[in-house]
Amino acid sequence: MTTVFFKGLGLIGSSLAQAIKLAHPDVIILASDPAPATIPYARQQGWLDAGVSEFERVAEADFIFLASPVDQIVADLKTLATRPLKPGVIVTDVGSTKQAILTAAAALADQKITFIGGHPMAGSHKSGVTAGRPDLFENAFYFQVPLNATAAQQAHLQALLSGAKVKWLTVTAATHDAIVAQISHLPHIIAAALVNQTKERFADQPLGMRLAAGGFKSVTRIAAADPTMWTAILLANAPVIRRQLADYIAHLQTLDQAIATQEAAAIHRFFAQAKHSRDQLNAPVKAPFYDLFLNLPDQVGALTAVTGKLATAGISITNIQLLEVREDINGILQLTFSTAAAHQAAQALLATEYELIERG
Ligand SMILES: NC(=O)c1ccc[n+]([C@@H]2O[C@H](COP(=O)([O-])OP(=O)(O)OC[C@H]3O[C@@H](n4cnc5c(N)ncnc54)[C@H](O)[C@@H]3O)[C@@H](O)[C@H]2O)c1
Ligand SMILES: O=C(O)C(=O)CC1(C(=O)O)C=CC(O)C=C1
Repeated sequence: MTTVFFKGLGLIGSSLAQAIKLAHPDVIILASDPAPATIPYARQQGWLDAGVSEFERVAEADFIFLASPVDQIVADLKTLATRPLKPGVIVTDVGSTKQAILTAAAALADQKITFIGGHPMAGSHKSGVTAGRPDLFENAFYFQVPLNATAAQQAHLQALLSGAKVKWLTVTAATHDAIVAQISHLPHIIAAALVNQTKERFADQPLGMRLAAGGFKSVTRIAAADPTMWTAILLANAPVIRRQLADYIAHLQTLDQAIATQEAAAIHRFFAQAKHSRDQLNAPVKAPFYDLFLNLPDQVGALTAVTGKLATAGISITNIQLLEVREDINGILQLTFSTAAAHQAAQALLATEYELIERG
C-alpha cells in the first residue's frame, strides 16, 4: 500500500492529488492545509483519505509533496529534515522556483532522504482547493530537478503521477529558474504593473478599465493570481528576475525612443518580430535539434556528473530528458543540443565514460 502526503492542498496540490487518486485508487492520500474549508471540501469530494495537522502522520508516507508557497516549502524542507520519516521515502515539491528549494533540501540529503524538485508548468490565476482539477496538467511540461535521486527513483515518482499525463523534462535548478523567470515570472510582473498603472490612469474615470475589450483582458488575466504566492516567487528568484526585468525595460525604452523620433521602420520591426515569434508559439518544434542518447547508471549523482562535465567544457544543453528507467537498470538519458558543433563536442567528451546509444 502506498501513502502520499500533501502539505498544501490548493490549486496545484489538489490537482495532483486527484490525478494520483484517479490513476491509483488504492493509494492513501493524507494532507494538511491551514485554510479552514480545504480539508472538509477535499474529504467531501472523496479523493482525500484523511486530513491531518501540519506534519502529523508524515512518517507513514512513501511520497511527500510540498505544495504551499515557495517560502513555506523552504521552511518545511528544513523541518522535515528533523522528522523521523519512512525509509525510502521520496520528498518532492511543486514550487515555481528551484534554486532556493534545492539549497534548502540539502538538509534532507544530509539525512540520506531522497529529494526530487518538481514544477508542473500549468496552473491558473485561480487558487485554492476548489480550483483544482485532475486534468489540469494534461500535456503540460513538468520539470524534474533531482537533488540526490537515482534514475529509478525519478521514474518511481513519474509512475505515481502517470494520471497527470505530463511531459517530463529533467533540468538543473539554475536552468529552470532562468527559463521560468522569463516565461512566467516576468509576464506576471508585467500584467500586474499594467493593471496597477491603468487603475491609476483612470482614477477619475467612472467606468475606467471596465471599458477594456479582449486586448487588455488577455494581457492581464494573470494579474488576478494570488499575491502571497507571487511575493514568495519574486523574492526567491530575485537576481534572475531583476536581470530579465532590466532587459525588458531596455526593450520598452528602445521602443519609446522610436516613437519619440517617429521611426516607422523601427516600430514596424518591433511588431513584425513579435508577430513572427508569437505565431510560432504553437507550431510543432522544428530542427535544428541534435540529440545524444546515453546509458545513465542508476546511481545518485549520475545526472549531475554528466551535466557538470558538459558545463565544465562550456557545452550548453538545450534539453535533458530521462527515458525508459527501470528499477536497477540503467536509464536512457536524452541530451539535446542546438548546434551540430555542441553535439559533436559532447559526443567526444562523453564517449570515453558512457555507453552512447543510436536511436532513430
Ligand atoms: N498557481 C499556479 O499556476 C502554479 C503552477 C505551478 C506551480 N505553482 C506553485 O505551486 C505551489 C502552490 O501554488 P497553488 O497555485 O496551489 O497555490 P494555492 O494558493 O492554490 O495553494 C496553496 C495552498 O497552500 C496552503 N498553505 C499555506 N501555508 C501552508 C502551510 N504552512 N502548510 C500547509 N499548507 C499551507 C494554503 O492554505 C493553500 O491551500 C506554489 O509554490 C506555487 O509557486 C503554482
Ligand atoms: O496559467 C496561468 O494562469 C499561470 O499563471 C500558470 C503559470 C504560468 O504560466 O506562469 C504560473 C506559475 C507557474 O509556476 C506555472 C504556470
